[in-house]
Amino acid sequence: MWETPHTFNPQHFLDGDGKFRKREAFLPFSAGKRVCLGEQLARMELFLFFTCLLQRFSFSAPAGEPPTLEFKLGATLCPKPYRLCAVPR
Ligand code: HEM
Repeated sequence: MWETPHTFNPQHFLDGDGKFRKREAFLPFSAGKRVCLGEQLARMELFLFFTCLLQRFSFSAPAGEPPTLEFKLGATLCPKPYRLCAVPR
C-alpha cells in the first residue's frame, strides 16, 4: 500500500509534479458506517492549529537528537517521548 511504510516520506502524498494526491489507504477518520462524524470540524481545527503554530515558530530537532519513528504500542501507535525546539520566527 505504502512504498516506504517505515520511513518518513512525504512523497507518499505527492504526485510526479509535487502536487498533493489523495491516498485511499490514509484513513485517520475511518470509513463507512462508523466514519468519524467530526471529520470536517477536526480538519478545520487542525488546519488553524498547525497554521498558527507554523506561522509563529520554526521547529527543529535538538542538535544530536534526530527524530525517530519508534512508537509505543497501545490502542494506537503512540510516539515515544521526544524533545523539539520551537524558535519564535
Ligand atoms: C484529529 C481528530 C479526530 C480523529 C483522528 C478522529 C477519528 C475517528 C475515528 C477513526 C473514528 C471511528 C471509530 C470507530 O471505528 O469506531 C471516529 C468516530 C467518531 N468521531 Fe472522530 N476523530 C477526530 C475528531 C472528532 C471530533 C472533533 C468529533 C466531534 C466534534 C468527533 C466525533 C466522532 C464521533 C461522534 C464518532 C462516532 C461515529 C459513529 O460511530 O457513528 N471526532 N473518529
